[in-house]
Amino acid sequence: TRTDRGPQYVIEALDGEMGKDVHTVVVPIHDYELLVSRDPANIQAVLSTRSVHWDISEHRTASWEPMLGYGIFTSRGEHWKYSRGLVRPQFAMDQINDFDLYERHVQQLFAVIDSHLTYHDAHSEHGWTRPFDLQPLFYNLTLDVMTEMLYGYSVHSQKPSERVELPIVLGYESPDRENIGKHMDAGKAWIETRGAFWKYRWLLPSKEFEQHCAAIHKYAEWFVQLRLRRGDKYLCGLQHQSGRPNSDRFVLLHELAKITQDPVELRSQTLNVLSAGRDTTAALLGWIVYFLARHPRVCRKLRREVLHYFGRYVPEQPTGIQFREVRDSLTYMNAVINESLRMAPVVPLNDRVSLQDTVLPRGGGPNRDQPIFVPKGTQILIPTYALGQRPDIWGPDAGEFRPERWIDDGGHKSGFEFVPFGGGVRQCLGQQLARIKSAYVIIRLLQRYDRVANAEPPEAPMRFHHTIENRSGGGVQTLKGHKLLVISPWEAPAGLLEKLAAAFPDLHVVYHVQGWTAIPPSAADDIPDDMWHDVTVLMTFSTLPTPEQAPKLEYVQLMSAGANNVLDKPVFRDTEVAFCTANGVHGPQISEWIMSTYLAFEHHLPAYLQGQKEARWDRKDMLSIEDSANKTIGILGYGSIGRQTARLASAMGMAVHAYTLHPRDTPESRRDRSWTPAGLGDPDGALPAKWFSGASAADLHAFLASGLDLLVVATPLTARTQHLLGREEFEVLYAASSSSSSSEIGGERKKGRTFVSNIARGPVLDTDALFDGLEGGLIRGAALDVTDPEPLPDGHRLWGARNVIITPHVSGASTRYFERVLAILEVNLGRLGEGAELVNRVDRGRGY
Ligand code: HEM
Repeated sequence: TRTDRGPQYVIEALDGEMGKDVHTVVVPIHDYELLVSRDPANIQAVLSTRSVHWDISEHRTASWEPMLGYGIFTSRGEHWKYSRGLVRPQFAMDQINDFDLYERHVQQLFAVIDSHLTYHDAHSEHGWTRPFDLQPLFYNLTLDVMTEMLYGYSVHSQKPSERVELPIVLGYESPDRENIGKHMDAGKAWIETRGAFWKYRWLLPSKEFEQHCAAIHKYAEWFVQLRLRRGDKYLCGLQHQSGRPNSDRFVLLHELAKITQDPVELRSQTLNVLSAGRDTTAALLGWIVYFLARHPRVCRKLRREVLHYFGRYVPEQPTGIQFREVRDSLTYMNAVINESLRMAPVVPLNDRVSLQDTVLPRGGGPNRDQPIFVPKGTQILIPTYALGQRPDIWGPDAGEFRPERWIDDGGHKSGFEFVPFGGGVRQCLGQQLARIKSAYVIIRLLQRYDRVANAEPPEAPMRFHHTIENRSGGGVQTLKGHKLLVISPWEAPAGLLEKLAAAFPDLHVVYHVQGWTAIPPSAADDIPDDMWHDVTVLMTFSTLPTPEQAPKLEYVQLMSAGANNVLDKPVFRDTEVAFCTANGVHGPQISEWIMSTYLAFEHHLPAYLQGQKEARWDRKDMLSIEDSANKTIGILGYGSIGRQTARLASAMGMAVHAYTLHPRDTPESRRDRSWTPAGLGDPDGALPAKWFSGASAADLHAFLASGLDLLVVATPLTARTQHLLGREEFEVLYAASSSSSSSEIGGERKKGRTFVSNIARGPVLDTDALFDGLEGGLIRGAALDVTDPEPLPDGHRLWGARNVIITPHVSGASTRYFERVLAILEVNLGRLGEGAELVNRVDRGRGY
């Protein structure tokens, strides 16, 4: 089609005109009929069980033969059998295992990528490249590798200065190594145009096509002649010996010439393999990067696997990459390759023609499950791409790129549902080579570059081409280091930048002091655009860029424990940027605030302080002092603050009741997944004597009715927790109090038992209900570090409420605050580099 979406068009036509559950159809085209089948049973019959009834079409032969000659890929019948017998033994495992060869060419790829780096200053090792297209670079890479494997002499399209001088072969001009790639690309474009004209291709002018074909033939012929003249000594003259004798090296031409001396045969077979192997692998690499750039999660996970086995890139060191590990251990890499081939099979359409009357097992009868008769001479189109998109085979998310389906879903499809390399008698000979080579290149890229980004508009459609090309890759970028911007109300603590630089040599840190007054509202405006534009990591309280200002942003480390300030910001709402809270930095100081206000209240400290001010020796009712032993603390929201509070309360002899929204029935689910300072908190969730959970009012009331002496409100503020505690809840607390022993300080009021401590956010409590609860004695007292409204205005009646301690949102303050946020940042920078999950990551669904 005009939009390069031919393979997609086949699906759209099948689904649209015939229905999603019709998999085999006959399509009239010009003066013949084309059978199209995306049914694995039929594909198996054609490629494998009844393959003797089928062969590749003359159309394929006629299209490709002028360029490649008759070889394994273009020939039919007996000649194909002969070709396969000739070429097949050359693909034994140990011949595709030449990592030294791959490495030399990958180094040249790196040099080209690095030439796109733009970030030049003292940290010139870091920074984004300009947007550029990796796809053509992969075509050069595979051309260089394949020409070296096939002929022994790489064309070095990536680094022409590496080309060695060739000897003279009398009667033959030196091959045009510089332009061979261009001739192949142009020749292929002609094949495509001629293919569209089908049997009327003779109508097209063909001179230009012939010139490209002649240049390609001349190129291969030269090596054939050199091999025929040099005989067994051919290998001696090869370039680049990689620590082993040239006589051990595998060169296809050399091996084939031991079997046949026919120059045309040698030229054709090597060109057939060159064409089959170069473009396919380059396109696969292009598609893998295409998906990684659009799926940062997958990219991070894959990088984690790569770094786990092979570590980061170390220049000029042996790679230590073992063939067996690449083949057998990289589970996720294999899943990514399979998933890329499923979503974008680089040979998206295959075909055959029937050599005799035959049958296919499925597609006939009213239910389309009966065999169908196929007359001799019928062409069948096998739309590999459409096969990979069938929801009944791959699940309802067949349209999504999800490598996990190859691991989690028991998903390995070994049958004819997944045939990117064909199947049966003509199955691809280069499958292992392609997989290993692609994995190797991706491993090296991920070791060296931290990430890859999409530089195309996100809505750009996938574009395919049936002559093995990824037409979609309009631009990707790679990045070597991270740029961290810290926006802080404090000057950088002494030694901070040095410490970060020592821990992360690739990190470029920019420190920007922004006064408290700017927070909130978040004033991003006083940060210049050129400071934003290449930031990948941001540490901030609430100053945030727009997605356009910081297009490379990947991770935001908030300096607050709550994320409620960012939930409505486009950079949070509309992007995949990871936001992490400072959850965990508050545990020590806030739990101390909770216990100190509670104890102050129980021990009448406010009254005694007042007495001290007035120089009064005035004892309160000594019998009303309650200590904490055997009391019960209820912690609403058992996060890092709650857990550290539980630790203190346990030490004082209190029983802990925890409440969480989601049930924590297993030891695993009780663990604390957020960052916790060493030795503090309750990492295993082992302290609570009772654990309550649930989203309903009844669930919450069961917790409140469990006999709480101290209720700590430590839940994040979300739509769900707004006014979570209102009149009804105070009544429930009171009802539970009256059924057990309680004491109170006030006069004739009700005798509520529970002291409420709010360190979360003001609106979690209904202020009016709280006031009435205090005044009416439903609760024993309250300590409030947060209020609603906040700041609490002059004259607000809560100031004067009975038994209340109010502080102006200070419980989180500590001299150790910044140090702890930095500890989280350090953990996460390490994880980011390894592609691991970040700690304290805000869940976009839950909002905390
Ligand atoms: C991602 C990479 C590759 C893919 C997706 C791929 C796909 C295919 C497919 C679908 C066929 C079967 C065509 C048919 O049924 O008529 C095929 C055949 C073939 N492939 Fe590959 N291929 C890849 C890489 C390679 C490489 C690297 C080589 C060699 C260096 C290679 C060599 C061949 C050969 C020689 C055939 C012809 C087999 C025959 O007709 O008997 N392929 N390939």
